[in-house]
Amino acid sequence: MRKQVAYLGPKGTYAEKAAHILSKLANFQTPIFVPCNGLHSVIKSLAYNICDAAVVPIENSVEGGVTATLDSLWKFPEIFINKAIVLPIKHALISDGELSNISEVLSHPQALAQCSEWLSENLPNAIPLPTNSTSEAVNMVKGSKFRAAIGSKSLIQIEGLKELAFPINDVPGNCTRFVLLSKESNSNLANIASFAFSLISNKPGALLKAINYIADFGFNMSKIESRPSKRELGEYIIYIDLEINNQNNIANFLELKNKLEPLCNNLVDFGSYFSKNIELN
Ligand SMILES: O=C(O)C(=O)Cc1ccccc1
Repeated sequence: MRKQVAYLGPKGTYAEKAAHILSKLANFQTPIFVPCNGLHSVIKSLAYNICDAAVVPIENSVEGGVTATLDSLWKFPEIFINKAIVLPIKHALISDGELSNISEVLSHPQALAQCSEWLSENLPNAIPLPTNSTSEAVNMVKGSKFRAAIGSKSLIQIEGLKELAFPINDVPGNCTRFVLLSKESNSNLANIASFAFSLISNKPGALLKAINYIADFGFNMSKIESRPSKRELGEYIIYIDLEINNQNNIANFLELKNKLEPLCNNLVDFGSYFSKNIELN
């Protein structure tokens, strides 16, 4: 059966590019790509079985964790990460007008943040306006001489607009990890295991005890970050990525999880999966 893959649309987003690459890596045969108009609706379309899979950004090299994705993985424990890619992100400034006339810059909040230094140096008086996605921003600047959008160069051809500047991201190595989510967990080939937990006790050394177990098993931790539990001020969920390799394999990870579980109110395993770095030309 053809898989329905939800992604942040409309067409032309970085997420769409990621959805195509990830569906190919997952061997989906002629998938149906379903554009959604916000990260929450992408995840809901999988959670409520409207789609079979969803592609979302989870982490950016400059801006850090994508909170809507992290919160959703905790909220919907039946959703698993199946695959990941790290996509280079190079932004262009796109418009119908001239640089000197631009007074408003539209884009996805991540893109605005990733270009904030460039904007303050080159368009110090322009007002940043957040949109649901980069391609939505490009659609909204069509026909305007004073609005510009930040998005991928490929949007220029689609929309017939002009490139005013490229690249405009503040950090040359700017990249985002996108994940393919579904309701099935796969653990065949993996180089990352991702999970999150909330601790039972809020006392000195509680987190250290959990981290010590990870160290005792010899796992290399490639990410640790916390998000508010949203139940009580000062109560946190800890998100962790571990490197999976020959020495520290999935069987070891399952053992580690058994050790950690008694320390936790809740522990959600997001899955073990392979993450691949993609080079674009
Ligand atoms: O709006 C898009 O094109 C997205 O895919 C979200 C996004 C925006 C900026 C960097 C990475 C992902």
